[in-house]
Amino acid sequence: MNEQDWKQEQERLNQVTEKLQARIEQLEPEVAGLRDQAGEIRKRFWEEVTVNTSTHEDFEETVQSISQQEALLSDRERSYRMRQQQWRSVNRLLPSPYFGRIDFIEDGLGIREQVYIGVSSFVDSDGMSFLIYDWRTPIASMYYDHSPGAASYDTPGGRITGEMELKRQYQIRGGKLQHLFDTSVTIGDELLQQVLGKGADPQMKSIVATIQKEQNAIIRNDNSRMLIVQGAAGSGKTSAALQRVAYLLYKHRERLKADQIVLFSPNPMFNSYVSTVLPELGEENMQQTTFQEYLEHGIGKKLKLEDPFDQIEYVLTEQSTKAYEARLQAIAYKASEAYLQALRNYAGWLGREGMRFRSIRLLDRDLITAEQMEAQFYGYDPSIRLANRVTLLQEWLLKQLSQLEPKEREALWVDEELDYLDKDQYAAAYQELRVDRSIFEFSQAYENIREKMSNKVRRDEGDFDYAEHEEELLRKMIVKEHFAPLRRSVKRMQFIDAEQLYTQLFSDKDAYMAMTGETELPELWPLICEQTKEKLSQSELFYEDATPFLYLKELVEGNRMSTEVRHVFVDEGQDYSMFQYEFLKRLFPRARMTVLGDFGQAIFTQATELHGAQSPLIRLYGESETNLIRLVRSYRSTREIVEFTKSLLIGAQEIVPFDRSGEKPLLVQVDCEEQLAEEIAKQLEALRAEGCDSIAVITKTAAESRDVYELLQAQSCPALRLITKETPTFEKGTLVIPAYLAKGVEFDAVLIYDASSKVYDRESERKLFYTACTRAMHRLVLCAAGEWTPFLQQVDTSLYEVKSLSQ
Ligand SMILES: Nc1ncnc2c1ncn2[C@@H]1O[C@H](COP(=O)(O)OP(=O)(O)OP(=O)(O)O)[C@@H](O)[C@H]1O
Repeated sequence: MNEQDWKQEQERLNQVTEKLQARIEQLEPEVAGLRDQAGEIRKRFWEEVTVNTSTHEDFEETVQSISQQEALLSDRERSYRMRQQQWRSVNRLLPSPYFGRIDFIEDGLGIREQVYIGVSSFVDSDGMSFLIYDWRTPIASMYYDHSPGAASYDTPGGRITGEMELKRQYQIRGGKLQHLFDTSVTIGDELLQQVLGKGADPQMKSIVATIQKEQNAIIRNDNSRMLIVQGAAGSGKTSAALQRVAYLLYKHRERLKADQIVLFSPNPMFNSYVSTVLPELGEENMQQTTFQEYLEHGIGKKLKLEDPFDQIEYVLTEQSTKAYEARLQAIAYKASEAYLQALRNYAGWLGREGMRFRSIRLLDRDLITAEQMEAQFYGYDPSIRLANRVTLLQEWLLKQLSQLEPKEREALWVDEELDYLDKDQYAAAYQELRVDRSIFEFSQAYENIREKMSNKVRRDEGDFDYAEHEEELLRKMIVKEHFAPLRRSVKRMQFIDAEQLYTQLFSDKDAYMAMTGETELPELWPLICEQTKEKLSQSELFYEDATPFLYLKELVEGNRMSTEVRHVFVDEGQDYSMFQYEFLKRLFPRARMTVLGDFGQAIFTQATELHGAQSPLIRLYGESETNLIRLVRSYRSTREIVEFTKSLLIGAQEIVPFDRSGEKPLLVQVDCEEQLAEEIAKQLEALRAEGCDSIAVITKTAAESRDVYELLQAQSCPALRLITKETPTFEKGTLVIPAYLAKGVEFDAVLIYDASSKVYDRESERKLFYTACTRAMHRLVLCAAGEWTPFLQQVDTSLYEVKSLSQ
């Protein structure tokens, strides 16, 4: 890069900055003016409108004047919002207007166009020349996809080809040019080096300036119904997903709104971690939720749901007994497509027999019995779909209630209630009666006029004595009060005994096979039945039962669908079962799905493999509608850490570290627990002294986290924070956190609390151990009291340093 280039770039930057400033100065009064105008119109809305309803013409005029005023107000508000958006976008550009440039000569045109790329577009005052192109414009895609030489990009009108003569990167801070790089192949390793070398942030950053080609393919993929991304730990899956949301919102801005996109994240803390990326790019956040939240919403408060964290805590901490084996088998079976099919068949069986209803009861007495409902239900034409028959039954029940209600008014219990109405209740009753009375009096007056006008005498006496009917009205009110919750519960389908319908499945093996057509069952089925029923009897559901329970409920009661949603993103996609995917597909019938995950981090028992011919996920929408992208380059950790962590996994040779070097992972071995806490405290101090601001002490389980937190506090470790599944936000500092909650996030340094064979001994825990180690960006320290876990014993000794304090 010569001095001349630098000077020219500096001059251009100055010019653009001036123009941005000028635009801000121009927009500021416009924004303020429009805001004031809209405010004024709103305030004086009724003053400007002439309201007169005396004649038909007056009435029409009034309506017209209101709608004119409304149109004026919404026009001002729209202009205000547009100007404000422009103002925000120019302000966002000001400190760093662009980060890249390509010079492109389109075939046949012979003109060299300089394309500067930033977080949004900026057009010169002539309204024609783009001083900055939004990174999401078609032409900007060349910046990510090509190196200098022949290049092309796709537009709605077809492919444009040409020659890219230059590709340049900028670092501009506070309006000052700090670095310039001309790049040839990938997007500036130098810039990426700098970005990745920095400390961890409590919130994720956008990566627009350094998006890599393979990530760009994910971001701009626009033709698959299902996009599956299998990517190594730290390969930028979450980052790419968020940039993809921004891209979709830009590309389809006329018809796609942020709330039509849903992201399922692994835990609430992760939600807060990623929540700043889109606003940083000038876009609104999509809807963010966890699958658990969704289940709780669907199942309601009557049943207490176990969450995936309690489930994994059980799997990791319990001893290997028969009951434990049964639970593991249950988790696997209840996550399978076979179980899904079994439930479908069960719904078919319920169409013929076995439905479970709850009687509708009033004051300890059956008003409509379950048997009556059953008779009514199975009396419907069996060719009508199950859920539709349930709707018919619901209508029938509401009708029955309407017929029963007047009959109840004369019942003995109403007399009793009348006697026992206290003062407040009377007051409330009279209040209501007064309203009734005024309605009554109004209708009385109306009837009188009608009578006079039509010259017809009313059929009734017209001399309704209100006082005489007071008691009757009170009775009516009392009964109505008791019937209202019954109606509500019918509308909410509570006459279906969903718990019993689910429990019934677990009575015995032969019955289950008969009801579901299932032929193969887990070996420990009787124990599985016992465990499931036991839990249900306490009004609780295991996590593995929650989705199937909701699925069955919907098969019977009818689907709840979200037809508004157009895109569903599932992060940490390996942690969802095929059962859950089928469920999501039904729930969002009009949405495209993007699933991002890493089978190497599949720590839950119900995990789904995402890639390869084995992946059942490809079947969800079919091969022709599915696209699979693999990311093998890992950006988060230093080369030394990636080389080490990838050797912990079996068959992970393909993972390629980004070339950023640091210290090798350090293995520290001590003799006993007491020494361990002491050593960790020392290591923490050393890491802080090195400048690591965010450090995680990662344990295997939540129970271990609690113990470690106390032990380290006893060592007087300063500013420690214990992270539990309830922790809502992610902050810098030193955290003690169980591995499964550290999923998706990253730290400057990671300390594995006890990497001994006492703690990590089951082969099934390998991926959990790997996940924990891959959270480290710059430093990884593993400590153990006693013998190392077998996962470490297989690692090549050249990949780490050792410090042994063991005798
Ligand atoms: N193109 C890029 N430019 C700059 N930084 C990047 C890029 N891609 C990824 N990173 C950084 O690498 C780190 C890991 O990214 P991210 O969390 O998106 O990966 P992931 O694949 O979701 O990881 P995991 O599966 O381990 O949770 C983040 O700090 C992210 O900013």
